[in-house]
Amino acid sequence: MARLVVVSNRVPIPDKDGVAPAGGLAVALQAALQERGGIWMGWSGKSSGSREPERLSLRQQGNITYAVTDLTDTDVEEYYHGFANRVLWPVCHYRLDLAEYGRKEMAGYFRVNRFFAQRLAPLIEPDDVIWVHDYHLIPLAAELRRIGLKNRIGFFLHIPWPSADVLVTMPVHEEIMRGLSHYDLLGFQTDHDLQNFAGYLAREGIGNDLGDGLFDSHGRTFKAAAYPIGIETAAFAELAGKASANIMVRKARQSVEGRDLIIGVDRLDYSKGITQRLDAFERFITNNPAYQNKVTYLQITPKSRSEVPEYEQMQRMVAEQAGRVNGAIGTVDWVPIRYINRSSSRNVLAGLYRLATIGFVTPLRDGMNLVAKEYVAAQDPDRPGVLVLSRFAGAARELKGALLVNPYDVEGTANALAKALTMSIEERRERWRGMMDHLLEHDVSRWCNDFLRDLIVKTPAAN
Ligand SMILES: O=P(O)(O)OC[C@H]1O[C@H](O[C@H]2O[C@H](CO)[C@@H](O)[C@H](O)[C@H]2O)[C@H](O)[C@@H](O)[C@@H]1O
Ligand SMILES: O=c1ccn([C@@H]2O[C@H](COP(=O)(O)OP(=O)(O)O)[C@@H](O)[C@H]2O)c(=O)[nH]1
Repeated sequence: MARLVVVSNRVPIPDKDGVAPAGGLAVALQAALQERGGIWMGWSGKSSGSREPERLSLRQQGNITYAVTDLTDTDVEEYYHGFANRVLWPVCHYRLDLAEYGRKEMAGYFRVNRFFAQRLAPLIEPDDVIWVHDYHLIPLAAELRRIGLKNRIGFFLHIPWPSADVLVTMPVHEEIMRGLSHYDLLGFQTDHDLQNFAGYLAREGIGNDLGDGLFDSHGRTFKAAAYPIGIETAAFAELAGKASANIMVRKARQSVEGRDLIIGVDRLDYSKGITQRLDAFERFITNNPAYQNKVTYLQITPKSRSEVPEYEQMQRMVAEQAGRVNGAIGTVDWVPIRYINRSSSRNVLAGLYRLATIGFVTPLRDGMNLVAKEYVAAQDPDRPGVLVLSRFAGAARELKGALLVNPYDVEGTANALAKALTMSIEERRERWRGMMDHLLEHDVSRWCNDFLRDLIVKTPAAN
């Protein structure tokens, strides 16, 4: 069995006791790495100041070698805060108004990818299979090929891939697309992302759809397909079943005092539609005053990428809006919105999801949105809650039992909350059962196995 090499911007390194961070993606990839033996390489998340780090820092854990590198201050600024999170992220999430194109940042992004390739290449053996993750590392395969590597290299994009009209606004779109053609397998979250990718090749006349998932572009033939990422469904359901004993979850249950709980869980990110969601909740109460003091909306929103100016501004905007809505619709004995800026553990989240009558997941654009899937997996089969889900989350392509909403339509989203709260228990069970069966079948292990199967098996037309 070929050895596996995973490369991602962040690496879930085990702590000094060997305990790895929890989370579906980390667990699934670690399982695949343990089975085959391999390397997980990426950024340490730390800066080395002005000096370029000389070597990778290695840590062995069973069959897995974790290999991480620090980056200089300039590299972090230009590659991570700059091009990855101020160009690729907003463009792929259709926020052209927020994209900041700087030549320096673009050069920094390509430079760091070259640096990653130079550090990784000496560790690679001829039969290794390499799996690169996400938008931070699109040019990595091209850089590895430049060094002479002939290995199978796959790429999975965790975020949306935009339509050609949007992508061509990015000054280096040709370079980015050329970078993608150096992989043997491209994985997208949904069929829509795949269609957008194929649409760009056709529109710009730089590639062909050869059928059977094969494409050619820039003189290379590769496969591209949708592999919707899943969660550890069965394990998460079990965790939620036990989480009611957790002290935080017990306190939360006591404090909602029999009201219906609506829960939102998102990194503080403009793609998540949090301000529109607060508006929709306010509109729901204004339109349905009978629900005053009958519902509590809990919004858990850990800070994210705070060094990026747009994220810093978001922090202020969301906090102000939560305060404003509470002021507008709250009463002396009822605080409608509980807004929390800290991260919660998976255990506590699982218990809170199960406690909530509504999972309120309304991103303006999202690659997948694992919170939507976790909310479904956490429900009590006898009394499941209702998922109110944005049609613009990748998860909406699969979770057909959700109440799908357009998050830009405040009135429509408010109406969905009313519908969810009055839905019969029979309909709730039926909608939930369909979604849960799908999630059990399409869990994160299946996602991982499907991608690796297609990456390892050479297609007849492959290079
Ligand atoms: O590493 P950060 O900059 O702190 O950001 C956290 C992660 O956010 C993004 O998540 C995406 O992947 C999820 C799993 O496939 C998907 O459900 C979600 O829709 C995406 O937004 C990002 O893509 C990751 O690389 C970041 O680590
Ligand atoms: O306080 C928190 C908030 C979120 N999460 C987890 O972070 C992930 C968020 O993934 P999602 O795909 O929804 O969005 P992303 O943040 O990756 O864009 C989910 O597994 C959540 O359970 C967490 O562990 N604690």
